Amino acid sequence: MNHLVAPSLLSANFLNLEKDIEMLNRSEADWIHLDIMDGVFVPNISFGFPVLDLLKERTSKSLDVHLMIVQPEKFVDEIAAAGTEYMNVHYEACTHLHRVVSEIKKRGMKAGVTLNPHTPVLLLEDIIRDLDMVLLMSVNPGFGGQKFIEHSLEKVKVLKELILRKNARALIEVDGGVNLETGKRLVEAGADVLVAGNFVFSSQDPIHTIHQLKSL
Ligand SMILES: O=C(CO)[C@H](O)[C@H](O)COP(=O)(O)O
Repeated sequence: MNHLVAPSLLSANFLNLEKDIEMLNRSEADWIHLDIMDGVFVPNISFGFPVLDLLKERTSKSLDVHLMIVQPEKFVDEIAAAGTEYMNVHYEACTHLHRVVSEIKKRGMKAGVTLNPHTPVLLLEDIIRDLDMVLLMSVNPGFGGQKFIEHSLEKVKVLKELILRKNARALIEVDGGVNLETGKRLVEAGADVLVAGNFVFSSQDPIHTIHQLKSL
């Protein structure tokens, strides 16, 4: 399959979100990636349900929600009600991960599990067949515009092997420090979905930048 591109709204202009959403609608972006932070699981607070709810009214792109919060299971209903397609929870935030994944799927969403840079991919061995996506963080979560962690490439390869070995169907998404150079290497290593925030929104021509990421 050709890889997908999911621009991260975290780097958009919050004073004129509508303009950036319209830009994404006109672009080749496959999904819109939404980073929800609680100031506890990560040292930052971003945006919450009011933004998520409004977004669905303004776009037909699939919403890919990345919850950087403790106890994400508390919000499965709200995330589903916002029309989310992919709900990603952190491995490090879930004591009963299998239960959380089941609750996500019960509401008709696709379930993703996110791994911090230090968390080994092979910890997913016993749950990989239940997942629709694994989101590998290639920066420490909490902030846009950070430098790509090189070891993430090795993690993509190990995850790809695990998925093939277990005959699983999970997509591999990578988030953090993605640009044309890191994006190309990630796709070559086996990434299915590239998330890009700063690289898209700080460029002169975000529509063209998204096209370039799609064309890798
Ligand atoms: O999850 C995130 C931060 O926790 C962002 O999605 C990620 O960092 C993307 O930002 P950038 O492309 O600017 O590195």
